[in-house]
Amino acid sequence: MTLTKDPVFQELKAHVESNEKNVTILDHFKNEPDRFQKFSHTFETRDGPVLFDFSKHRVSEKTFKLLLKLAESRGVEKMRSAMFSAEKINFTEDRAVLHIALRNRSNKAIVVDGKDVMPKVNEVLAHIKEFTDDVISGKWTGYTGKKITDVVNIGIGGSDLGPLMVTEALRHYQVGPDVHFVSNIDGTHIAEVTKKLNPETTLFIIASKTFTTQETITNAETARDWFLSKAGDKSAVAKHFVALSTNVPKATEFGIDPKNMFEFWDWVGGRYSLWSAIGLSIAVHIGFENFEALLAGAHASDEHFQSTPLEKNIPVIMAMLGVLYINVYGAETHALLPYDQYLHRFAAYFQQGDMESNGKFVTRDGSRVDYSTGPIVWGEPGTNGQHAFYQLIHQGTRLIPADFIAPVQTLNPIRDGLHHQILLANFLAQTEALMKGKTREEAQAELKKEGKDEKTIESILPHKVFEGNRPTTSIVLKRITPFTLGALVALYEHKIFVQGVVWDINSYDQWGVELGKQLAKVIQPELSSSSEVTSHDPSTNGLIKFIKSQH
Ligand SMILES: O=P(O)(O)OC[C@H]1O[C@](O)(CO)[C@@H](O)[C@@H]1O
Repeated sequence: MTLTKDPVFQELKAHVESNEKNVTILDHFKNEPDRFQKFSHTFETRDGPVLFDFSKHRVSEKTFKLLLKLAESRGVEKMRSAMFSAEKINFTEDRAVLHIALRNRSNKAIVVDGKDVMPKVNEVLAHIKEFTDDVISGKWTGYTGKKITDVVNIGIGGSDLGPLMVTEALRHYQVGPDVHFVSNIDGTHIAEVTKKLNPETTLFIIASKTFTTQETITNAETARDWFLSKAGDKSAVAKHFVALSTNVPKATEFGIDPKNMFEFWDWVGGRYSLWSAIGLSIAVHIGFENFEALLAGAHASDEHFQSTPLEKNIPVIMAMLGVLYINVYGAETHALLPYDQYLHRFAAYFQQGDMESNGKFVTRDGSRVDYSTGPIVWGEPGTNGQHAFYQLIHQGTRLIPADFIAPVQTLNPIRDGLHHQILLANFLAQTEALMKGKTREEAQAELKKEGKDEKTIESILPHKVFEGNRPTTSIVLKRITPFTLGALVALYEHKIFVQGVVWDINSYDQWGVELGKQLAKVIQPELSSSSEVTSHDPSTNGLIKFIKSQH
């Protein structure tokens, strides 16, 4: 049954339309003195609690109950069991969805096609540990016997964004070499990165699930040429190139020594792969112990998601609030706003995580949906965002639900914590301002106090009003650590899963990125041929003609 035909969805919609559209979040607080306690949840971790405050949402107790009822009626629990028991829920690719196995610290068997995957998972983890320890200690050396100082991860999409986001987020915990990332096919990316590097002390990690991705293979070949142009000797390649892939034959063909391959499996989706061998650059940068802590944090979230009743289940609540705004209120985007510079790639990471997962217009049975699915995910770290796009969140015409993420303790308490205090004050002020707004009367009183005359007040007053009632979730961590980051990322992954179930879509394939790739393969030779190209639409033909005329 599609979402819009589900009687529980219809009940929710009717309830919100007749009872809630004129009630503000502030009204809810006035009516419920214990609202904060009721709508906030603490996720306990070994590195301190993480508080999720859901009280600043357009949700009464009744709406909340209906959202949970909807989660039940859409079969969230059944699909959750299907995922955790390794059913092939990614049916368009005939694959299980098992990133949870990669961080399964309980080591309980997870059986795919009659075989427990855990021994292989543990084997690769042991290989990662051995390699990481050797690189960090200096036992692994380059072709001239020097210690590795720089690691370059060459990958794109899920084979880039996860390691990039995590190594940035956990930079404070660095114990190994510096890491760099090359993803874009634009030669500028690899040219600028290699410019500063010494081939004798640089290690390239070629990260590609399929090992066929054009950008990654081209960048890897360019890196090998760059390396050989300095090192000269082909036998030196083995000490400077390793591969992370599900495609061992292709990686071998590229020339990677099988000893230096780190395998993963087709049941690891690209955008869920940072927990797999794809996380090698993370482990090398922050050490294996910290990488394990990241996995352990994610595992804690998996357990929470699997065993917590829906009304206290954090990813379920996050997901259902999103469904409320997207499908009842018509919100089109969701902002991720970390008040932590280390998390500056968090929104970029979940742009792929969320949009490649839930940017789908057909249901699992192939019919076109008549409701919106995945939101546009975006964001920048606070306070930079405040000085860029918050104007629109406060006074624009669109409803933009936003998650604010902030650590209580900074990892850089410079000037006696002054910077962090200002940062936290801004985080708190923004969520308060978005909810409360500023009434006409309040704005008028302020203008009077400033001594403005009546005429001026009249003309500028409408511009000073904030409607408020803008919903936010506040996520407050004690501190950003490998464990708390792992936990946070996994909670978001499960939020995406729940929404996919509610919308009845397959969150784990990505056919939508294929068409452009196919057409690029046709166009590339046309750009170098001398004959005029006429086989496309007039716009594309015209663009090709212009590009060729300017070479
Ligand atoms: O790891 P690979 O196979 O090189 O793929 C990279 C990325 O390309 C995609 O398949 C889509 O472009 C992503 O899902 C994936 O993360």
